[in-house]
Amino acid sequence: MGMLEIRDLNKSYDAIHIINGFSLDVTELTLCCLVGPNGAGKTTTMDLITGRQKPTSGQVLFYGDDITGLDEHEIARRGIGRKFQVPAVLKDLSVRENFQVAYSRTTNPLRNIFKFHSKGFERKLDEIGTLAGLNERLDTQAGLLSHGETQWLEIGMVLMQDPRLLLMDEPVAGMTEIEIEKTARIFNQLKKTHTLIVVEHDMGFVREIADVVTVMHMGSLLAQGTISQVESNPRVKEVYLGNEVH
Ligand SMILES: Nc1ncnc2c1ncn2[C@@H]1O[C@H](COP(=O)(O)OP(=O)(O)OP(=O)(O)O)[C@@H](O)[C@H]1O
Repeated sequence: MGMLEIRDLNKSYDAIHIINGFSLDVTELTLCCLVGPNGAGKTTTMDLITGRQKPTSGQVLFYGDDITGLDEHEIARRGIGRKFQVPAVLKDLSVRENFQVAYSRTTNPLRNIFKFHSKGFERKLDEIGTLAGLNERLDTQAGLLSHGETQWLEIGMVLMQDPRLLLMDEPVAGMTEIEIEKTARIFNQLKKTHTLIVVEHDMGFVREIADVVTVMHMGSLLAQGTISQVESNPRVKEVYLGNEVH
């Protein structure tokens, strides 16, 4: 059974069909990259999974439960976390304080009782700080971090809430090559314990991290498979300019 099952999803605005009968199964502990040309419907699909937008029809199942059309907060509570492309870190606070804020926003009611004064927080801070490569930067003001570090902080903040499924919107946009390499290492570590859906245009990065690549075009599934299967698919080549996946 897929951890996440998207069945025949549709989203229209008046007569404009943005998502057209899109279906997808995501298996637990895999990393699925969602790619496709601009306007293919990737962000809208993420919005429909997380409850930011409601579908016109179709279903989203999470561990077999129908979560279609639930509130964003309820979907987050069930264990679906999302990192947006635009930074949401609090620039005046330190890295540690940002982690505390994320931890205190947790949807786990038991943890809310103890807040972050618990050993639980320190343990989690150590674990996530190590994963995100920020353990040396905990006392640094978030506004002073590099672009890459800011993105890793954000990923860490989402992880503070213990999601089982993580959705990432273009995580390496604007990063240097070195930062992209480090992000690939973080994701390859992360997928040992989490299931991920990553929307990404950088195919070099996709090649480094993806177990499965799903290609969307005009709101529908165009192709799915390993990176090499997808890249050699003539239909995929056709929708990307220059007959090449960029
Ligand atoms: N609220 C809306 N009303 C009307 N059309 C919309 C709305 N939101 C998105 N669209 C349209 O839906 C289509 C899909 O947009 P979406 O942002 O999901 O694509 P995308 O694959 O994420 O693109 P990109 O790679 O450029 O981010 C686009 O043509 C967009 O203009």
